[in-house]
Amino acid sequence: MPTFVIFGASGDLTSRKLIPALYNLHRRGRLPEGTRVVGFSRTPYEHDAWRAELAESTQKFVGEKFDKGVWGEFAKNVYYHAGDIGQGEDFAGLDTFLKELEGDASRERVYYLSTAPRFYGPAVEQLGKNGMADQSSGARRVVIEKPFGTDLASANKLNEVVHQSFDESQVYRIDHYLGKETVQNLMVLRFANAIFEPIWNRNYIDHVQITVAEEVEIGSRAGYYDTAGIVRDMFQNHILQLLSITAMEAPVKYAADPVRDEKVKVLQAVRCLTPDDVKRDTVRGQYRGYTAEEGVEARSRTATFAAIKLSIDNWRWQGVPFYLRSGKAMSCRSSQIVIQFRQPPHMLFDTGPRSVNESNRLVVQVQPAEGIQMHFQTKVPDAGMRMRQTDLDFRFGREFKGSMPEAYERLLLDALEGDASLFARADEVEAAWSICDPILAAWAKYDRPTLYPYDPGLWGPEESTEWMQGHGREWFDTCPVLR
Ligand SMILES: NC(=O)C1=CN([C@@H]2O[C@H](COP(=O)(O)OP(=O)(O)OC[C@H]3O[C@@H](n4cnc5c(N)ncnc54)[C@H](OP(=O)(O)O)[C@@H]3O)[C@@H](O)[C@H]2O)C=CC1
Ligand SMILES: O=C1O[C@H](COP(=O)(O)O)[C@@H](O)[C@H](O)[C@H]1O
Repeated sequence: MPTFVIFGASGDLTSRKLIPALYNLHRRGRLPEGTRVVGFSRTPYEHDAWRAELAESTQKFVGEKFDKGVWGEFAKNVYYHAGDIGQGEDFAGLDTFLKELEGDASRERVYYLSTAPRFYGPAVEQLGKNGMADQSSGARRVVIEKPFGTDLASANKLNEVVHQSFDESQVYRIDHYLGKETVQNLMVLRFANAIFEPIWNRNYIDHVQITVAEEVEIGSRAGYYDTAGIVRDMFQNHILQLLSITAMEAPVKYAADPVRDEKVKVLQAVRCLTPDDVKRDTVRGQYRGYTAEEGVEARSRTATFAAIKLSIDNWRWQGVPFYLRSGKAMSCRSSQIVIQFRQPPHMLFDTGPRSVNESNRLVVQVQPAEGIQMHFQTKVPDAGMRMRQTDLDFRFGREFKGSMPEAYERLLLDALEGDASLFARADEVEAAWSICDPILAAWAKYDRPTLYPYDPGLWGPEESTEWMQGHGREWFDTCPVLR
């Protein structure tokens, strides 16, 4: 019977993602029997008051999956303990409360840090000081939310603080993209099929595009976003995770360390950009209207869009550019990985103006139209040897309509079960910062390349399209059709 302790219990993430995920796991019979959930933050709730507030928010966020009876069963194991992370004695009080709850039963605990990042260090320190990381009476794991540091130096320092209280095997740095079914499926696609691996390299692939486009603007998160910007918010974590899974070698087995070893090797092989590379190989954008958002500096130079070309210096990927881009306020919500294959060495057929001559493309649709498409040439019937582009289209939604689990469901369950395969390791996070730091430093120091404005509802600034054309390539700008 594990206990799931949430620091930051009264916050947005808890009500919007964590509790709905735990409720859904319980509803689907996946939550370990008798799992207790304990909330910790300063707001002085009684247990029932917190349960009532969570019932309302969970109903809102899970919609028709909310069942009063099932909720009632789940809520019986939900508790609240008020306290302040800044007060050491509040941890001792929490520990006493947890021990009373646990009694003689198993004392496995997962501590989930869903607080502002400045509290990650103090919270792990206090857990250590109060003996709450000690595993003699059951496993102790700590899940740490993003952002993990704001640059390499701060991530390094935070890792040191964490390791003073917890062994690395107890630490789960969450990146919710790894909980997405399609991201995990990318590993299955690559390593459970024999047909892709032989062509997954520089001999057959021209380039790779990874796009994470969001239609939404920054909403109410200006305070955080204006200091973070797109590289810290999306590239350092989610996009580099997508890159490393796309580019990694096959791990010796599917287990936390072999998988993470291979991902780290890819990140370490990414060529660091010099200031000149940054000017040439990155595009920065800011959507029009950003500086008028409440809480944003009127003269803010924060990028809300970036396109970045990276190279991976290893045998598999030498000479294959990886074009990465992400932005707020773009045309549509679309996260996809495009593997663009080379042209056949010699074309036999009609390549005239009425014939479409595109090279093969494998598109992994991460969201929202989760699936995979293979684009290839076929003949236009009764038109000589004219060609057209067609596709094989696999959609998860056709078979699993409405039953695809939320990313947090998978990740919370893995943390409860002690499987860290889908969590970032210390060296992985640091390797990702080593890639981002030179870009951020060059942008800040030289204010180059230009921060281009773009209208909301486009694919970022038009300079991004021109930049890609300058590289002899085109972005695959397609909004997914949901069907
Ligand atoms: N919200 C989201 O969608 C996402 C959030 N994250 C990350 O998750 C974390 C939490 O985000 P979010 O829920 O949005 O943040 P909120 O600001 O909504 O919540 C912060 C929580 O921390 C508690 N808190 C603040 N100070 C203390 C203290 N001294 N002692 C104990 N508790 C304290 C607050 O409660 P009280 O005031 O009652 O103490 C509140 O419960 C952040 O690190 C964020 O980067 C990551 C991805 C997405
Ligand atoms: O971590 C974050 O991710 C979201 C995008 O997540 P998604 O699952 O909706 O694709 C992003 O909006 C947010 O800015 C960022 O902090």
